Formats: sequence, C-alpha cells, structure tokens
Amino acid sequence: MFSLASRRLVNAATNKSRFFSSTAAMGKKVAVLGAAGGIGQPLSLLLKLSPNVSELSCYDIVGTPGVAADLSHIPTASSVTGNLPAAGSWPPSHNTGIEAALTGASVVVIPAGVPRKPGMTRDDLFNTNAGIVKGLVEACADFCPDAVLAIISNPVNSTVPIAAEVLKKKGVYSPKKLCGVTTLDVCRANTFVAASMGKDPKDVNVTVIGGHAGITILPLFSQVPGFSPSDEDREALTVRTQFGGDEVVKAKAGAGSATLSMAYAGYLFTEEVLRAMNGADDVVQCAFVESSLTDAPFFSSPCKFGPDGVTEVMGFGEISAYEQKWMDQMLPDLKKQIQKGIDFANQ
Ligand SMILES: NC(=O)c1ccc[n+]([C@@H]2O[C@H](COP(=O)([O-])OP(=O)(O)OC[C@H]3O[C@@H](n4cnc5c(N)ncnc54)[C@H](O)[C@@H]3O)[C@@H](O)[C@H]2O)c1
Ligand SMILES: O=C(O)C[C@H](O)C(=O)O
Repeated sequence: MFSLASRRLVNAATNKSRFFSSTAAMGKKVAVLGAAGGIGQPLSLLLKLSPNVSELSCYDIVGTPGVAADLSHIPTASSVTGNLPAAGSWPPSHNTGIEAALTGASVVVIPAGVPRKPGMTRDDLFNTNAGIVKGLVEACADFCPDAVLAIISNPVNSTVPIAAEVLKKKGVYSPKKLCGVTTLDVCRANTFVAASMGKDPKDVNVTVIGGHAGITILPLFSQVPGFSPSDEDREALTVRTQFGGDEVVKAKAGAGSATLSMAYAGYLFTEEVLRAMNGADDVVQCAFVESSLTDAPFFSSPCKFGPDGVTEVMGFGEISAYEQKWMDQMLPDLKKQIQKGIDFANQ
C-alpha cells in the first residue's frame, strides 16, 4: 500500500524523481495545523519533499515563521508559508492568520494539541484537545470547506466526531472528506509482523480496523498471507499493536508521544490522499471515517480514495474468532468515545 509513496519520498529527497516536473504541475496546497510541534515539524519536512505539494502552509500558535523560513531553503518546487494567529507571518509579505493559512487548501492535516505523558490515556487529553480541534475545524469550514481533513490530534475516537458535528453545524459536512489518521497503527502492525515473519516490512500490509486507542485498535493478522503465529505470539503482537503508543510514551518518559513515526505515517496518509486527488485509481488505505460497517458511527477500515476524498468505505472481510472476541470488547468503548465527542460539540 505504501511502497510507492515511500519510493517517491526517496526520489524527491535525492532530487532524482522522473515524476517531479510533471506532477509538480498537479501540486496542491496542503496546510498543517500544529506545524511547529513534535509531529508538525517533521511532517512539514516530509511534505516539503513531496512533488504532490505545490504550497505548504504551516500554521501554529507559535513558531511557524521559523519553521517555514527553515523549510524554504530546501530546493523542492513547493512554496512554504509560516502562519500565526496574529502578526508575524513568514515571509513578511504574506498575510498572517488562519484565513491565509487555509484559503485554497486541498488537504488540511491537524496534529495540533497536547500529547500524552506516562500514565495517561488518550481520553485524558480530551479536555484540552477537544476545544482546539473544534476551533480549528470551524476555521476549516469557513475558509476551505472543500478540503479533505486529516485529524491526528488525540483522542481521535472523539476528535473526529467533534469535527463532523462542527462541519454539520456549518452546513459543509461531507463524510468523504473527514478522516481520522490511523496509519500509524498500520505502520506498527506491518513492522511487528514483518519482524516476526523475517520479511521486509514493505512486503507486508496489515489491515487494522476499529479506532485509535488501546483495545479499539484491531489488527487483522488472520488476513496476512502466510502468517500463522502461535496463540501466544498472536496475542503478543495484537496487544503490542494496540498499545504501541504507550510503548513510545513510556520510553520518552514525560517528553511526549510518538512524533517521528507519526510524522512518517501522516505523510504517507497525505501522499495517498493527494495521489488519489491527482487521478490515481488504486488508492486504498485504512482511515477512521463515518461508517455503517458496525453499530459504531465512526470506524476505521480500508477506504478507497478518489479525487474528492473517500469514494468507498470498504468492508474488512472475514475475521477470525479471536479477532471477533476483540471486536465485541471494543465496540462499547469505541461507541462511548464517539458519543463523548458528539456531546461535546453539541453542548
Ligand atoms: N493519530 C495518531 O496516530 C497520533 C500519533 C501521535 C500523536 N498524536 C496526537 O497528536 C497531537 C500532537 O502531538 P505532538 O507530539 O505533535 O504535540 P506537540 O505538543 O509537540 O505539538 C502540538 C502543537 O500544536 C500546537 N497547537 C496547540 N494549540 C493549537 C491551536 N489552537 N492551533 C494551532 N496549533 C496549536 C502547539 O503549539 C504545538 O506546536 C497529540 O494530541 C497527540 O496525542 C496522534
Ligand atoms: O499514544 C499516543 O498518545 C500517541 C499516538 O496516539 C500513538 O499511537 O502513538
């Protein structure tokens, strides 16, 4: 699923892409909200290397003039701006503010908000991040209502429903244009299974369904061709994928959560969205979207992408009895977290 995007990154970085000049003409404006943060900076770097991006708009409440000035020295075809809520944009001639940051954007990636510290759940971030996401999505509704929104800010299981309610209230909600980014779960599952099978991770593509928090994350290892782990290994791999975020939070010991792997995952997700916008008809990736596959109103599953975002929420095929057990456990939690977001947006 990701090997093409990964190859393009290497090509762009070494400036040898034979696609470079032709795809630059199809480049889109991409806005990163929270661009000065732990995820935002490396994500902006990767997007600056993308031949699918013509304009990179970095927005944050602090630091974006410096991020943008720094990125602007990278010799790729895209322009870059650093936007702050008030005065002090970069370049100085550029209008500052969220309106300038968002106007004309085709894709908006949102990693704005606080990360976890050891001992916290993603839901513990709700009180701070719910309001941040609500405010930013209101601005998206006002200034780029047709953009695809890719929500990274946690808790994704609640922030995506918040975004949906905000967009509905503004009269611009399109389910195909609102996605929670669960790509990091797929990256982790691919990495862990490839190691277990002695394979190159690029040859593995695990479907990960559900949500993005603990047991709501469900990797479908039964669907990986040639993979038949012992019960014990399957349990260990499943739980490691579900709690991969905690592994990083613990190792960072108070300095935050996954940033570099998330930047990579956010870049892969965005590249695939852009590739579909530019006409590719083979783009399928997991995303947390409005869904009728289960009785949870939002659910992550493989989705087909086209020029306007998600064109089909695909099913997830047959799952094993072991996976069904996790699914039964997950759904009440997931529905509760979704409802919490909906209630917040409507209070
Ligand atoms: N979906 C996933 O798989 C995934 C993975 C990793 C992290 N995350 C989440 O991503 C979020 C960001 O993580 P991080 O490590 O980059 O945090 P960080 O604190 O390093 O960066 C967050 C940035 O958001 C900015 N910000 C805060 N309020 C803002 C606002 N109103 N408008 C614009 N920018 C604003 C901050 O100034 C900061 O620069 C967290 O909520 C984290 O839990 C999600
Ligand atoms: O674990 C976190 O809090 C961050 C992110 O959701 C992750 O999965 O790494």
